[in-house]
Amino acid sequence: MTTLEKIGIQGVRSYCDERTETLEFYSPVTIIYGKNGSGKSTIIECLKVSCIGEFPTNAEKGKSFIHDPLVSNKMNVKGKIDLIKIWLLKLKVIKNKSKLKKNKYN
Ligand SMILES: Nc1ncnc2c1ncn2[C@@H]1O[C@H](COP(=O)(O)OP(=O)(O)OP(=O)(O)O)[C@@H](O)[C@H]1O
Repeated sequence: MTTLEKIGIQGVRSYCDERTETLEFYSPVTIIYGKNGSGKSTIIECLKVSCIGEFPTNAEKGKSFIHDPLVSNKMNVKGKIDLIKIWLLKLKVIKNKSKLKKNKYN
């Protein structure tokens, strides 16, 4: 059995590429709340990308999933998702790292 420890998100949708936002998960549940558009669904989508490598259906194979360079007035934006899972039975720490990249013109 694995449990989710924490996730770091940078350069994905409304999460800018200049710092990593880290979210810790708690037992038995973690409640994610916030205003509309604050990025709740993005956290869930990042978990999906990190765990099964699947982007949201409307994300053009990940292109529109990356923080829009026009929003930050940049040429390129790099995104990353770092997920730390703990495999309880074998006491093993699994780190999933997903790197994403987008430039202003694609
Ligand atoms: N590629 C992108 N670059 C920058 N910002 C983006 C990008 N794609 C979406 N956004 C912004 O991300 C926000 C949507 O994030 P998300 O859907 O995770 O929010 P939410 O908290 O789940 O909202 P709701 O409660 O309305 O479902 C919106 O503010 C949207 O403008």
